[in-house]
Amino acid sequence: MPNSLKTKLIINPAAGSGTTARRWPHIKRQLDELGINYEFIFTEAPGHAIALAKEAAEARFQNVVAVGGDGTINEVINGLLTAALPIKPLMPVDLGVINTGTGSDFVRSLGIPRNPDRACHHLLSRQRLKVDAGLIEWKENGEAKSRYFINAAGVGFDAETTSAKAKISRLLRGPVSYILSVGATLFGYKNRPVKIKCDERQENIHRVLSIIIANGSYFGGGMKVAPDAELGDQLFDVLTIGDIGKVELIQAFPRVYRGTHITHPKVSVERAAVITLSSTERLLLQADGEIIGEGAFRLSLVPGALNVII
Ligand SMILES: Nc1ncnc2c1ncn2[C@@H]1O[C@H](COP(=O)(O)OP(=O)(O)OP(=O)(O)O)[C@@H](O)[C@H]1O
Repeated sequence: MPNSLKTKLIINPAAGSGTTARRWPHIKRQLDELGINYEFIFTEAPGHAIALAKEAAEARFQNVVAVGGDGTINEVINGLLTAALPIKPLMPVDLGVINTGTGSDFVRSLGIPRNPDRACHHLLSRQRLKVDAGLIEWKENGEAKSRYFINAAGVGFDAETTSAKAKISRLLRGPVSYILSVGATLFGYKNRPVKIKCDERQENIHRVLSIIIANGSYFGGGMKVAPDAELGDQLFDVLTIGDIGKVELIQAFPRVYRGTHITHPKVSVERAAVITLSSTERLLLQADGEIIGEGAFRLSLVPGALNVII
């Protein structure tokens, strides 16, 4: 019998450099004290939250809550948006977040608490925001693939850093792994030509450091990369960071945390709902801090795809 009033929590014990499993008993006590009617389940491996969120939506849980970081949220929204629900495109499920991640860019963009205790109280909020999602489509060995994202996707330096971080994190966790991956990428990375088309505008080739397709404004663990991006405005902010040298990049880097980098002469921002990206060189794409794949990509906006508890 479906229980339309219940909340399902999907917990990634590995999020927050493995600290989420340890923090769970405390979070659980908070939820119990608040009288929240919930069930919970732990993920067992990367990708598992997709299947769990899909099952929860199909079982008619009213709220599905990601307990983890940006990667967990990404998996949960992929489950919700691929669930077989009879009244599509209306999403009858509300997404909640108890952030235990390290980067926390989606919750920063959304403006909901980063602190897990405050996030538990926040689940009682009656306010919802219709948030757009992004759909990424590409081909892998001739096979069509797709994946949703909610906060930001990018090609170039950020994707290469994400890839380096995934490798370094096998040996070392926490902020040190992030600093090392930026350093390693900075050392070996060369700006590359990327062909980009935004909506019906003319296709252009630019030599770039990165192109970031932002739905939310924060990115890379607290950088205000697209200061004017709004999660529900039905457009992406497309940030092109052009052919910038390494010294110039290091000098301009602090500006990204204040959001003042967008006035830099080699940075441009435009708004669009459909973007295609390709390159004659290796083009890796990251979305919500996870590596998606390599190749040519089409990213399209799905307006108001998710109801988020705010
Ligand atoms: N049970 C599990 N064991 C190991 N890894 C898991 C498990 N469940 C999910 N994962 C993976 O853990 C990774 C990290 O999760 P997540 O991004 O939520 O945490 P984080 O990296 O600490 O946070 P943030 O991205 O906000 O910095 C994701 O790639 C996810 O697929």
